[in-house]
Amino acid sequence: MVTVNEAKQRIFSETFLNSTATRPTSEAAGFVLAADVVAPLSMPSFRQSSMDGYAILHSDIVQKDVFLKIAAESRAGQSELQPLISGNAIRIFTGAPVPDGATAVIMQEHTSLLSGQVIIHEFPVPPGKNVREIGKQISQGAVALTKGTYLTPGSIGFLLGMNVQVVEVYSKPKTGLLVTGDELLKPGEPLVHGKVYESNSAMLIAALQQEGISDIEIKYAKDDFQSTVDALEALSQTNDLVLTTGGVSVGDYDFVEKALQEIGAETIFYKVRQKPGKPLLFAKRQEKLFFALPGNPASSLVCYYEYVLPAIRKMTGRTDLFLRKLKMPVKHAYSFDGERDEFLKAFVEEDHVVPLDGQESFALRSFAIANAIIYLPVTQHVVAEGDLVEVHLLPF
Ligand SMILES: Nc1nc2c(c(=O)[nH]1)N[C@H]1C(S)=C(S)[C@@H](COP(=O)(O)OP(=O)(O)OC[C@H]3O[C@@H](n4cnc5c(N)ncnc54)[C@H](O)[C@@H]3O)O[C@H]1N2
Ligand code: MOO
Repeated sequence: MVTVNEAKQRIFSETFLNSTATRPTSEAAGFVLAADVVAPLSMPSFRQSSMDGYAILHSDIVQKDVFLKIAAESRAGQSELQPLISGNAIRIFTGAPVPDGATAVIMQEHTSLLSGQVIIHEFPVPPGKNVREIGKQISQGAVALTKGTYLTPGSIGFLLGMNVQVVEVYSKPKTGLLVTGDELLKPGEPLVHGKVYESNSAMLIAALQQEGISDIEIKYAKDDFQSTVDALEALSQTNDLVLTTGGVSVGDYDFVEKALQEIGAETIFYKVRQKPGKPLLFAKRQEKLFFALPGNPASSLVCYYEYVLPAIRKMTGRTDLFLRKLKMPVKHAYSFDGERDEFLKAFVEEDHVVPLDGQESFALRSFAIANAIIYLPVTQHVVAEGDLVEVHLLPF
């Protein structure tokens, strides 16, 4: 049995970056850049008006209410433009190219019109006013985003604004999921005494999808050694990461540990001093990682968030590996016996955290409404109202 911290350290020292792949930028949100992106063009690539109004020469505006002749128009998207000469103004719109010779744009609200002329009510006008200069945002050849950047919707918009159509990113692990248990019913099957509906696979898939993993291969094994071995071997052939649920405890029909040994996976640790999730097993065969999650649904999900998710994040190039950590006062007293650290399903309110009712490892009712996990090390087994506790925010 290892401690929570030892388990995390062992996982990280055995987990490496995944391979990289080229991806269309439009489908790269949630991935991490595996190489710098250099700006192929300047942004903006031409002098651009930031207002609807009049392009002028700022030095023409020597006092309030100067009259200028409206010589032409510049609309967004216009590529042919005559230059501006002193004494003239060019009607211009937001995003349109500023003509050569113009040094400022006056908002139309600060002007009025009289017999084909525009009167500029603003004075003085600094050069560059309402003009976005070439490269103001980024210059051609500069590093636009560095390797290691987590791509957000904002990043996608920024990159496609420079016509960067593909990016090099760390691939998400191909993930296999083995569901074990003779007692499991498929959704929709009639309820039979002694059986339970299989829900861990959909729960884990939903959690994996939040990390952008959609390439998931599922297999089901009966509680027998050979079918567990065969399913594990098959999944490990085609996947980088294999998760199993159930069958990892010490009962006569728990075969996952032995089956992992049989296929030649090396156990890195088995059993963690924690509640729930004690029987968690982590194993490795070459670069492939195996997490055997306990069958109890709440144990399975806690182990996913605390161990599997950080490993996935490390494989995919992220640097923020763990659930976001906070220290918060607890709303009411809580205590526990025993010698295991505890992870409690919890709900973060504005300025405190509430441990929810129903902390047993079979019970998901609390998890169903939780937005956080409280981590209580065994040294903190009595918590009074208002004491600070470590909170791990669930990803939403
Ligand atoms: N003698 C001991 N017994 C147990 C120990 C121990 O140390 N000594 N540890 C307990 C702990 S802690 C846990 S956690 C469980 C883990 O057991 P398994 O991983 O072998 O899980 P199963 O026995 O297969 O299932 C447990 C429970 O969860 C239900 N289950 C399983 N799979 C699913 C699924 N896909 N969807 C929904 N529910 C599922 C299953 O029906 C059981 O009720 O072991 C304790 N025992
Ligand atoms: O550790 Mo188990 O997950 O308590 O029920």
